[in-house]
Amino acid sequence: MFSESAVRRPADPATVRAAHDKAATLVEALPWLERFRDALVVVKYGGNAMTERELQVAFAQDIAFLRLAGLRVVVVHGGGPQIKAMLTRLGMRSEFKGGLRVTTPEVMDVVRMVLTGQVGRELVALINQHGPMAVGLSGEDGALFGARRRGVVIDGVEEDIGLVGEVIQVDPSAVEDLLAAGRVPVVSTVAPDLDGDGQVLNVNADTAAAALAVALGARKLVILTDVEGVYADWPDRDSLLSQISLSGARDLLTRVDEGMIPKLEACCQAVEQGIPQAHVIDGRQPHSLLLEVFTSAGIGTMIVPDSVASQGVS
Ligand SMILES: Nc1ncnc2c1ncn2[C@@H]1O[C@H](COP(=O)(O)OP(=O)(O)O)[C@@H](O)[C@H]1O
Ligand SMILES: CC(=O)N[C@@H](CCC(=O)OP(=O)(O)O)C(=O)O
Repeated sequence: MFSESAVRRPADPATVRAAHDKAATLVEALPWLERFRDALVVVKYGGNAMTERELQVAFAQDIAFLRLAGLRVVVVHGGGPQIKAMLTRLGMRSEFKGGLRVTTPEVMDVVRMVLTGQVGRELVALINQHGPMAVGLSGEDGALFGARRRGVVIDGVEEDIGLVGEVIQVDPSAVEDLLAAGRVPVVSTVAPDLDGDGQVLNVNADTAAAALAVALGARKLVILTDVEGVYADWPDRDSLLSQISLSGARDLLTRVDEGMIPKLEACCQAVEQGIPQAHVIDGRQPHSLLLEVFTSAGIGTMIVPDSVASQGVS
């Protein structure tokens, strides 16, 4: 005699239909799971797409999913809005020039504290709710990044923007060790100045993610942002590009402004230096990362080498 609780009642038709839909979704992912098993993907997470709790939780789920599906995932995070919030709390101001924060020594202290001590920690904790996979490190750890100070050119004139650097050297061994151990490295983009005496520099997270993707020989670079992708004629909403060649992206770079400059520049650098695909996707959409990797829906903008673009390959 079976107890009442052990008896399985037939599911109602709506439940069965929902289960079939779920199975269909999983099956749709199968070719992508096969294609990307073991693939190394560098994901830049940051900006305004990381300010809402719901989006942060969904992003952490996506990272855990990718890892458990067999991909090797590296997260490089920004935190511009969080830096701004902390500066405001401390009664400090900072301005942007050419998409980069003008960084005084006092601002640099806040940038380092917020990126490595706050944003990175919170992201690691969220991902690790799905298992002990995430390990945080900064560009200072294991000499991951070496940087050099840079300025910006505005109307043809080079301007000093303080303690801002560009990555000129990457030693990816610390990240590779973590990947080999099955971990998800979560990287904050503060980097030692190779010309300075222990000075650290503020490095834009988009371009740092590109440099790391190149050093690791990643299969793709994915940059999450707060728009649907790259627009040919911003802010004309009908001009969203689904795919663009490297030379097309380089040409467009002269016409995009502020926040999109470092993202498009990062994608160009990555593809120029051998990364097969770089993507700019909408981080405001929950699970946009999963959609990008595992569906044929084709979201956001993909930047590919000219040879691939001319074949019309998607
Ligand atoms: N051609 C373009 N396509 C898309 N966005 C553009 C373009 N030109 C400028 N932008 C601006 O760049 C912004 C993305 O940069 P930013 O706000 O700094 O991103 P995030 O907060 O994700 O770091 C968009 O919200 C948009 O205002
Ligand atoms: C030099 C420079 O601008 N550094 C950035 C670093 C953080 C970052 O890149 O954050 P998002 O990706 O969220 O924009 C900054 O200070 O805001």
